[in-house]
Amino acid sequence: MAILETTDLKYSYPDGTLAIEGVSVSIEKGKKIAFVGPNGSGKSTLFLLLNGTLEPQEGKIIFHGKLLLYDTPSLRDIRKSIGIVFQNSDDQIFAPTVYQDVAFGPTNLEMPAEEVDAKVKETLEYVGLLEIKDKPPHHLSGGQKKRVAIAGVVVMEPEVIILDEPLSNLDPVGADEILDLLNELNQFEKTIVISTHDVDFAYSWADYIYLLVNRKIIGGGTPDEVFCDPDMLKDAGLRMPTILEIYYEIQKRNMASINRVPKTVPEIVDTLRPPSLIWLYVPEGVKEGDKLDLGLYAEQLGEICSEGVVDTRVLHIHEGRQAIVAVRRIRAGIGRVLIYDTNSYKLKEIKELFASGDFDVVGAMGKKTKLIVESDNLKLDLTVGVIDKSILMALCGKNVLIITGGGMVDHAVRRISDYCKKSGVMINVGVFNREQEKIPECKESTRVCNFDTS
Ligand SMILES: Nc1ncnc2c1ncn2[C@@H]1O[C@H](COP(=O)(O)OP(=O)(O)OP(=O)(O)O)[C@@H](O)[C@H]1O
Repeated sequence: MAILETTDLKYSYPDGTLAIEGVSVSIEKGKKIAFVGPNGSGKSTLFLLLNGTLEPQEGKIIFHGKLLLYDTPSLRDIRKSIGIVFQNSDDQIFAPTVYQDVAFGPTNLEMPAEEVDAKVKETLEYVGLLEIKDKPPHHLSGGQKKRVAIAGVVVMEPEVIILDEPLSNLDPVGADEILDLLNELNQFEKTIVISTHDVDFAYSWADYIYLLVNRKIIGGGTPDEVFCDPDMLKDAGLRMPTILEIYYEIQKRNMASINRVPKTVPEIVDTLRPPSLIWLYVPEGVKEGDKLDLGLYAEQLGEICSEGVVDTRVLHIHEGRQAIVAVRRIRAGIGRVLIYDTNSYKLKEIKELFASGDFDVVGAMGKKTKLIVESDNLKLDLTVGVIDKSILMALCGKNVLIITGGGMVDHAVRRISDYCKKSGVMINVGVFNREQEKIPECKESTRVCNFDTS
């Protein structure tokens, strides 16, 4: 269902610069939508049109099926429902303290003071800023400022959150934390719209992509549709996402074992076909047809990849005892993933899980969770790209504990279950202290999730 639609929007700035022309888009409820395009293509202008900050000279905006009128009540309504986070946080943050900045919107809505206080504190805790609520925003890092700006929008409980270049100028950890936050908000059914030049991010993150070039939408579709179309990419002046480029090179060399276009690192690893024939020098006495014990070599292979070498047969022995050996592999044991929900965090429980020795790797997602874990001096192995890395670890037989909270718990279960469904590999995933039947993904796919938390 489209929550917001535009038809043939045209907008020129007062100085006569034509910024948007003939733009028709449809924003579906609950989706993650990316507008990708070069500098100056009109993304920021379009975003300001989408929440009524700018009024188009031509075309119309339909919000919840109703034509947007530019009178005060309609504008108040659409700006409450569609929040914008600007590219430059300094354009958005102006109050003397973090708390006051986030409180600005709800206070303007004339909410009772206690309600404002409760909402602001809840939001600041959610984005991991409660401890610095009294700091002046201009003393904060770029990542913290971005979270203040996001908090100022989230506190208004909008249906759609638009973020102009949300990851620009952030370090990898800061970018990953913002990404976690966006995924979590989306898990809570918020529609998320972003702009970006980053094709790798758009490809792996979005449900739907619009290409905006020279003021116009030149194409749209799912990430596969858009990024697998070389003509569309050429017209947009964009490059192919790195994962796709690697995949096509693997495919050209006839090394791809499956014809499924990968989106993530675990998926691209799955496409690689391990060699089924190897050359080896074999000792005197070994004959064609013999089975070989690969000894240390087999152990090394078992250690570095998720497949275990189990069966070998000498096919042919050349002069100098160089042999062609057929290798048949089966997967080594696959690890499991347990997710601990910090919404019911108990240090004693976490310490027991750490002390149990059951987990080879521990990761945490979300700023709030990381702050809790850091303050309790717990050592983390994974803090960036936690879900994909956990999948890769599990494929190598390691047991992983992911500590996270709120919507990220279901998001992580969904991502791992999606991987399992696509790859056919079964990773046991469970949520600590939650019955298996109450994990939404597991109801659909009990084969994937039969984790025993006892
Ligand atoms: N306030 C303004 N007055 C006049 N022209 C403007 C104004 N803001 C933007 N423009 C022009 O409108 C066009 C579209 O700009 P816009 O900022 O919407 O593009 P963008 O895709 O968001 O760019 P970027 O990726 O660099 O942020 C550009 O030619 C820009 O110079």
